[in-house]
This record gives sequence, C-alpha cells and structure tokens, in this order.
Amino acid sequence: MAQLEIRDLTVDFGGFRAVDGLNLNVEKGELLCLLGPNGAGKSTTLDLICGKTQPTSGKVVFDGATITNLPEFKRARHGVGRKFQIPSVFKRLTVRENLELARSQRPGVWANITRILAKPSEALEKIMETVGLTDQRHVLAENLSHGQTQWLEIAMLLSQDCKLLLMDEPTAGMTASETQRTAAILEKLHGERTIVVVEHDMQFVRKVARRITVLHQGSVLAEGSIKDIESNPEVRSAYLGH
Ligand SMILES: Nc1ncnc2c1ncn2[C@@H]1O[C@H](COP(=O)(O)OP(=O)(O)OP(=O)(O)O)[C@@H](O)[C@H]1O
Repeated sequence: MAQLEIRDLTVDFGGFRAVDGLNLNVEKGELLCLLGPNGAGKSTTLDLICGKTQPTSGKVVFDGATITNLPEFKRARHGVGRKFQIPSVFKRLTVRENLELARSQRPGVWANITRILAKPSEALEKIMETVGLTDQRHVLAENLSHGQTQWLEIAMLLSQDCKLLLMDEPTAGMTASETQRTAAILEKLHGERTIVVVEHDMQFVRKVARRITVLHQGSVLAEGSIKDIESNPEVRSAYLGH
C-alpha cells in the first residue's frame, strides 16, 4: 500500500476547479516530482495534502489514516511537513537553536518520550550534517545566505521528524551551486523520508526525480521517468515546449 494516497481529489474556488479529480500514490521513501505549467494546480495539491486548503471532494490517506479534513496541525502530528517558498525560520536564533525549537515542537506523548530517550545532540548534529550547516551551527539565521536559510528550513522539518516532506520550488532564487547542493540534500533524504517536490528547474528535476507526475488543469496529464516525460508529445505541447 502506498504511504500517501490521493483519490479523486477536487477543489473549487468559487466555481473555478483548481484540482480536478486528482489521483496520486506515493510510496514510502519515494521522491516524487510534480511538474506542470503555471496554474496547473501543483501548489494547491500540496495545500490539500498539508491541510492549508480543504477539498471540495475526494480523499487523502496518509500512513493508512484518512486525513482529508483534518486541520493542518493534526496532519503535522501524522508526520506531514510543508516547506513554503518563504521560509519560516526564527531570524534572531542560531541554526542550532532553530533546530532545538523545531524538535521541541514535535507533537505527541511518544515524540516527547523518544526526545528524552534519544540523544538530542546526536540527532541534531546528524541533521546539520545532512543539510551542510554544521559549520554554521552558531550563526544567527538572519546572517545565513538564501540557500542556507532554505536548508535550515528543511532541517527544521527533519528535526520535527516529518515523514512526508512537501516542498514548493525549493530552489527558487538559488544560485547554480546552491541548487546543486539542494539536489544533493534531497538525494541523501531519498529512501529515508517520503518527498513530494514541485519544481520548474528541469536540471534539478533530472538530477533528483525518480518518478514524475505532470499536472495540467488540475489533473494528471502524464506519469513516468524523466525520459518518459521528456519524450511525451502531450507534455511537450502543454508544458515543456517543442
Ligand atoms: N485560494 C484561491 N482562490 C482562488 N483561486 C485560487 C486559489 N488558489 C489557487 N487558485 C487558482 O488555482 C489555480 C492553480 O493554482 P496553483 O498555485 O496550484 O498552480 P501551480 O501549478 O502551483 O502554478 P505555479 O507554477 O504558477 O505556481 C490558479 O489558476 C490559481 O490562480
């Protein structure tokens, strides 16, 4: 059974159907890229998974639990984490303090017990290493570069023990080398966490994506490997261009 199942998901915004009978399955540890032209419904799909937007109809199942109509904070308890384009880090705290705070916000009794039993410093060190911020641990978030700030936000989701990471254009505004490092971070997380990432940067997508779903007008236009997608005539005409 897939870890994330989306069935016939639909949302109407005052008569405009932004997501239209969408079906998606994402396996545990899989990294799925969502592609599609502007307005295809990619960000709205992430909103529907994390609970920022409630659907008009359809179903979202995560880890066997139906989360379709749960508020955002309850989905977070199930392990659903969303990274937005504008990061929500605490600027006046250091990298390490941001991660400690994120860790302390892990919901539930069990999370608190494991937090006490597990060696927190070891877990945080590993996370800082994964995102390449070990040397910046004592740097205030306000002094980080754009790329480092984005990686800190990814690290905060990891500290919260997110099982599913939803990322909306994580490389937006990044330099080429920051984009490459972001791809390397996602490569490291692949298999460990389930990731759904919306991206337009095709070089990045080629690097990280194992499976791609192309959305068009709120539903799935095509699915497959990067090779399948790039050679699909319908995708070329709707999105990639000839
Ligand atoms: N809250 C809302 N109210 C009304 N319309 C909305 C709302 N949110 C999104 N839309 C519309 O739904 C459509 C899908 O938007 P969405 O942001 O999901 O597209 P997208 O595929 O992420 O596009 P982009 O690549 O430009 O970010 C757009 O036409 C958008 O204007």
